[in-house]
Amino acid sequence: MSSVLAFDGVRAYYDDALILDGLDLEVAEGESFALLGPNGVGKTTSLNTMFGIAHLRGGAITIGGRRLRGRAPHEAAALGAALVPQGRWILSSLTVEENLVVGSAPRRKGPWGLAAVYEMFPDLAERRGSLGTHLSGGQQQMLAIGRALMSNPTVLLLDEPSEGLAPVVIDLLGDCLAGLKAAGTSMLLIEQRLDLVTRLADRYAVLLKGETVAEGRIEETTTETLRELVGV
Ligand SMILES: Nc1ncnc2c1ncn2[C@@H]1O[C@H](COP(=O)(O)OP(=O)(O)OP(=O)(O)O)[C@@H](O)[C@H]1O
Repeated sequence: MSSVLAFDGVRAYYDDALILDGLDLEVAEGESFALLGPNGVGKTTSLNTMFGIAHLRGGAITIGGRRLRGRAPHEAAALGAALVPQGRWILSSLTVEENLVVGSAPRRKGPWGLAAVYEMFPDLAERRGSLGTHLSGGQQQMLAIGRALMSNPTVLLLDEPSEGLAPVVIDLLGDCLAGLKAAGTSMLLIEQRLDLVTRLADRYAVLLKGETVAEGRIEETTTETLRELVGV
């Protein structure tokens, strides 16, 4: 199966601070891949490097088989990566529907559009005219996911999607992401909730000080083993 996202010996910096020191990872088409690790090891930086926020100064990143130059934020989006960022970044002066339309900017063809997103998230359909910031935390997370899907991404990048959500809402989020996975969506998932990881991911890698120190298949591990590897 072809890879939708590959990091090959990636070295990335913020100014002079080296954060990723030879990171390798590969997400196959249709695969859900979890990037795990304690706070501050560089998980978000791997995404920031794709969008030019951290600086790629060694190795290579390819998205959908095409190499990223890593200088401009829109380049990764144009190649097919869609980000569901930590903290959700809902645009506060826009309605739900306007936030969704913003996500369609890369204009790739595919199954996702307003109708499909509203069918998947009926709460968003009901609130399409409300300001995005008037939604609950769970609804805002669904909006962030819906906005990313609007670009018909090759790979969906999810940064701590469960953060700040109540357990019952996390269960709903898990259902929604499991539905996307069943539909064949390729995902890179950064997530602290290891129960969600074991439910959703096919493979995992554990990051420590900017490089992977363990990796494997989720079906061959347990939540307890993952907890030990991540050290939480
Ligand atoms: N924009 C930035 N400018 C400079 N340094 C940063 C920036 N963002 C993160 N860092 C630093 O880079 C290192 C890696 O941070 P990163 O956010 O990638 O970690 P993480 O593994 O995602 O952890 P967390 O779960 O806390 O988000 C940390 O030392 C952090 O302080």
